[in-house]
Amino acid sequence: MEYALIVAGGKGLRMGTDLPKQFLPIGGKPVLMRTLEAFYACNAEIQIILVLPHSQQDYWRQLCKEYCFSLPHVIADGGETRFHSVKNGLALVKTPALVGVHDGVRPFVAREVITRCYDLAAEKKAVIPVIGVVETVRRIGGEGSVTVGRDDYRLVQTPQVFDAELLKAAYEQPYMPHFTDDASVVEALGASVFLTQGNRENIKITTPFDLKIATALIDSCSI
Ligand SMILES: Nc1ccn([C@@H]2O[C@H](COP(=O)(O)OP(=O)(O)OP(=O)(O)O)[C@@H](O)[C@H]2O)c(=O)n1
Ligand SMILES: C[C@](O)(CO)[C@H](O)COP(=O)(O)O
Repeated sequence: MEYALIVAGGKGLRMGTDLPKQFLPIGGKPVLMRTLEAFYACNAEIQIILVLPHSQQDYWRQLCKEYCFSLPHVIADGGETRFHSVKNGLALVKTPALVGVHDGVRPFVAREVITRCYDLAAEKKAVIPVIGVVETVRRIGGEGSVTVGRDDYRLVQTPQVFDAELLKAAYEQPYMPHFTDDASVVEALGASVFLTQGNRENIKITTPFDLKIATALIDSCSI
């Protein structure tokens, strides 16, 4: 059994729009619908769990009617942080299974990345997509700053795919502020995480600038 746990329980403060960013239309369709479609296109049997703030769930159902969006999915309540949102969604996961946790605001994840992450997770139990850093990186310290070797760093994307029992055990740990993704939660349990190549288009739509990039990506490719 494969699950996609799509988290869209955040506040979108950096986007700053009245309409939560996951509902903003790009190319005439809400971001979140594009994200769910990306997973369904890879596996029509996948079990999709969508995490949304309770206050936005009626609006989402209304949008689904408006756009005749009928991909099967169940809805869980968003939490105070991404960690708490993932934990709420995980409560609906039955084991044994693989669970891919994916940001609702990353609609441009490539099909081959999704497929590869799930395929590798069947063997490695914990797999995350990453991309290289293409600019020079500096570490800021008390006494100034210093260039660091960019080849030593990677930018982390989603979906982050795990053996469901491992992920559930990891999310039983108390919340820590450095849990900014699922890999950091699993690693805190002592497990290793396997890295695989992500795709550069797989941006997290976070700011108004990202929305411009997203619109350009829709216009320029067939994702
Ligand atoms: N309590 C939270 C916080 C975040 N997320 C989700 O985690 C993903 C990555 O978070 P980010 O893009 O940073 O979204 P927000 O937390 O909404 O943004 P901001 O920090 O600007 O408010 C998003 O799909 C977001 O909805 C979530 O499900 N529950
Ligand atoms: C999970 C994530 O998308 C990996 O890059 C990212 O850490 C989420 O960012 P946030 O701003 O902390 O929600």
